[in-house]
Amino acid sequence: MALTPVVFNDDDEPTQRTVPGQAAPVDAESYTVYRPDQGAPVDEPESAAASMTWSDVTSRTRRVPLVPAWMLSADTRRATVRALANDVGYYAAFHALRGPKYGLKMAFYAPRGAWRIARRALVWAQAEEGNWKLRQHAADHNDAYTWQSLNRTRAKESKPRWMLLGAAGTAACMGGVVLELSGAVPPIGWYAAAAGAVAIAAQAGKPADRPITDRVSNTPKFTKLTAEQVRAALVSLRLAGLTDPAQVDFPSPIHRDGPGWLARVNLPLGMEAVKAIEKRAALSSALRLPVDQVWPSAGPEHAGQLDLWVGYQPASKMGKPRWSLLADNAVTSVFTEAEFASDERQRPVKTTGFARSFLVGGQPGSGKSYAGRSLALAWSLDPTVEFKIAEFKGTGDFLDFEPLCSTYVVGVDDEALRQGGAILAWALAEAERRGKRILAAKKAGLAPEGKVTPELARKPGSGLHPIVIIFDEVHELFGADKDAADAAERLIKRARALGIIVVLLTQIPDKTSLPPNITRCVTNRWCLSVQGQVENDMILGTGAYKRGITGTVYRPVDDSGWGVMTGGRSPVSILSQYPTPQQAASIIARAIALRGGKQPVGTDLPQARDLLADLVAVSGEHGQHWSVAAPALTERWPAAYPSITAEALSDMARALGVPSQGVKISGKVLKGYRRADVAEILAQRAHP
Ligand SMILES: Nc1ncnc2c1ncn2[C@@H]1O[C@H](COP(=O)(O)OP(=O)(O)OP(=O)(O)O)[C@@H](O)[C@H]1O
Repeated sequence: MALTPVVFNDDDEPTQRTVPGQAAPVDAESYTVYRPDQGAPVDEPESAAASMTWSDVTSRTRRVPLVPAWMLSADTRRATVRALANDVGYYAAFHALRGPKYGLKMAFYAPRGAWRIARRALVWAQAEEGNWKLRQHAADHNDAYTWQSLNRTRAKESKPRWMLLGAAGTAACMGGVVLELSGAVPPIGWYAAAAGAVAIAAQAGKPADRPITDRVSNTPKFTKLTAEQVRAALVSLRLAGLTDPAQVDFPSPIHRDGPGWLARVNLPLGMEAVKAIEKRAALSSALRLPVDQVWPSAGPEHAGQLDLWVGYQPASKMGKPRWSLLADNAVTSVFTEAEFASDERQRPVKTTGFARSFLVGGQPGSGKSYAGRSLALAWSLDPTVEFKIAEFKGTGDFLDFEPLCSTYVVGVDDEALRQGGAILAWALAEAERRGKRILAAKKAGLAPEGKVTPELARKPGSGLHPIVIIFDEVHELFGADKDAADAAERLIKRARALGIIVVLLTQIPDKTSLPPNITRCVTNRWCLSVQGQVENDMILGTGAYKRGITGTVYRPVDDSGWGVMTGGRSPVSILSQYPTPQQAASIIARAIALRGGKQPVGTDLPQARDLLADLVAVSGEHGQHWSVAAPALTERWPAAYPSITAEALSDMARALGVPSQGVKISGKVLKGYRRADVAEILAQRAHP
């Protein structure tokens, strides 16, 4: 146990006696006691390393990939080559324009350079360099013997050099004559050789501080991200606790990653990466680079790890990678990954649709509708997909999808909102129907996991083809129809295995317009530009901001279409695909062609019904059992409640506040609802 010396004087009460042989007290009144250090050691003993297993040693998790990741994808290869070609083209054009000026300068410097080269060759052939000074020294000291010996050495060295020079000169002359006589070199070749010789001579003849070519840029050009730059930039953010560049640690070397550099940084202990991510503009200032060239994001290992990716060029100048789905023969399937976006390194970002649901949120103008469109366009090339789209902005952002939709609703009026509610009711009923179909398919051995399979989805008449339901500006629906949010939540939970893909787009993430339960059950959350932590976490989930997963880094207009998406292998910064109107039209034309030119015909949407009123309608005097009410509802309104089960009905009613309890009817006590409870909720709703 470690002991810490504590010096006491007479007023203090010593707690431990002096340890013999330790340092003496500082004066007569004082004496030393030794107090054990607080707490037990918490660091692993050094020997812990010895307990490493062979699998730890051979673990591949920390291995650097054999081939750099950017070389593996055609898109990142193309982006890198494009960035290099762009630079080369610029340099070539810059110098070509100044060609005449360079010609004059070279003509001026070349004679002097030719003379310098010839003189240097002669001095070399005479082997005088170094030797002359030593001979002079010997002469100054009357040392004839040394002088002669040095001269002999020089002469010996000089002879083969003269021979070499002579041979090279003769070979060059003779070679030139032979080439000229044989006509092997066209005139342009001689001009090129002469220009090359003049350039070499001019280079040798120019003053050391006068370059022949002009400087391409006066500002320091960004060519490489260095540790010093990163350290200085992070320290300049003035984050509490980060004052010394040495506190910034690099777990792996800074390296090229796609068309840019990646610096992975461990911030000081206890500091969260989000603090630096939030200060993207300050980082851009510190690095003296445009904001859209600097991409901080959370590192993969812990909350204090920062990935700082800096592009060779700003994203706005990099151009966009070509969308693979623009190819004339592109076809997708919701069961396999389809490209719908790209990341800052220009790598394609893909997702499957099956068993997924999507929530896209962001402030007005952040690019939500286009984000939704990029997903919809990707799945439109799966000919089995049926769309149901309701957009409550009322401006027809999805109008071109109408030919692919069995239901297309646009507007913010009561009728449009009613139809939105009806889509949800229909989808819930469809989920019930699909549940039964899958059960039957499972019994027949066609759905081993109790899920829709690609084969079942394709099978005509299976009733299990994928359905994509998109609600744009869904907060309008949730705000107007209190039951819609509950219905959407149930649908998202239920739809996963049933081939129904729900996509919600919203600009107002708060408790009423985006109930947290919905956020929780959505698989893929895509947060575009948002104003603050609250909105961010409403979309991405509590704690996302703190972990550095945040849409607050994106600027409202400049970064339209940029956002961060969770739900894949790891959170990624992505830019939605943004095809031109012609490209979008061509994808949709192909999608229509893939469907044989036919618009999907969906089941007519049922009138949106009021479940509470319907429960009263099928209730007895005091209430009803769920097991009786469910078939009664199906019988009276088959389109609205197709084969609803007692459990599903009880779930739906409880979501509306109707308690499920033992109800005695005709002497039998079974789970059901009391009529009085339903009436009370209806009365409260009428007079809130
Ligand atoms: N991926 C993208 N690349 C480039 N620009 C984009 C991209 N996505 C959207 N934009 C730009 O952002 C603008 C707004 O996009 P969009 O209409 O999708 O935003 P929104 O968030 O739905 O807006 P609102 O809330 O007002 O409906 C578009 O007109 C377009 O100019």
